Amino acid sequence: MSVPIVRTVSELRKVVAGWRWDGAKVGVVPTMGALHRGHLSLVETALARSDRVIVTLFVNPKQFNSAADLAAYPRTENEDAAKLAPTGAHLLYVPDAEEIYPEGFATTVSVAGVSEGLCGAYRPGHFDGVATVVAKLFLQTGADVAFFGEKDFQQLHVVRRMAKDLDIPVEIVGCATVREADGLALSSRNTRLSAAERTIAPRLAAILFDAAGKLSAGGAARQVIEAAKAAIVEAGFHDVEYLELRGNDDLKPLERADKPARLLVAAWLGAVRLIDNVEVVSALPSGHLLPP
Ligand SMILES: Nc1ncnc2c1ncn2[C@@H]1O[C@H](COP(=O)(O)OP(=O)(O)OP(=O)(O)O)[C@@H](O)[C@H]1O
Ligand SMILES: CC(C)(CO)[C@@H](O)C(=O)[O-]
Ligand code: BAL
Repeated sequence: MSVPIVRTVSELRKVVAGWRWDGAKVGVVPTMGALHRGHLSLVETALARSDRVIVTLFVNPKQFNSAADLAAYPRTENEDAAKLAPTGAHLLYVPDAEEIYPEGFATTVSVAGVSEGLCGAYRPGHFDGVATVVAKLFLQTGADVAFFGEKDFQQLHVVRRMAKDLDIPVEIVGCATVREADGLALSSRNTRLSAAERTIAPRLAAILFDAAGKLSAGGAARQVIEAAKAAIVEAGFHDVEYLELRGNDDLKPLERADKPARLLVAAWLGAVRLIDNVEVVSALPSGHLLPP
């Protein structure tokens, strides 16, 4: 069975009002389309945790800080609808740009703190664009619960902060990163890798997991990270934008994994920017002091 598609807020609200009348818990999975198993895993989790699931598909121009990246972003609505059909998702919301940003639109939602550094430092305006569109999608769908991938870990934090600060009554659920068998995190942008680059790409995850292991064993961030950055360049990536150890719950910089931590990376392979992150489970008791 195909998934019904709506394209306007008024159609969307009518459907959701009917569901609410029946007392349904409504989940939303925001996406930019070009769906892969990562997205489908969010839909599966959403179906398990809500009664009705809306998938949104909108390639949000405001979060692209490069015109070339926006132009190259895959647009595959028919294939996406076909992939969603067997999942049991209840509605696909595909607004056009006018529906989200009508003439005269002048509001930006900007989240300080967690938006700064990491991807925020290299994609100016990106998280303003994400926070603005996600706030709109929450308000348009009126969802009770929303599902985001940990692959975009900083985005997950930005969205959590935004919903809390704006008193939007939506629960934010983070979902584990889905990977290829060789470890590469699934991403729509992987389709832009050449065959040769695709063989190099999984090295990023391998080096990241190796460094996380060393950090969880008590290694100092600076040394472990410098060695891992060199290994990433050695593997064939040409620009490591960041490789940083941050608090898992607050994204604040850490010198050691002496509390729940995340190791996050962004690096370029040819013309493709890949990001990844991994939880660092510390073997150290909190506050444990190691020799420098
Ligand atoms: N490999 C993955 N595992 C789990 N969730 C994912 C994965 N890839 C993307 N997601 C999540 O799917 C949602 C929509 O992401 P998006 O449409 O940007 O896809 P994407 O593959 O991340 O594309 P790109 O990184 O090229 O923009 C986000 O919450 C994102 O974190
Ligand atoms: C959350 C999102 C759909 C907002 O455009 C996008 O940033 C994405 O796909 O991760
Ligand atoms: N997956 C996050 C959306 C973006 O890269 O623009």
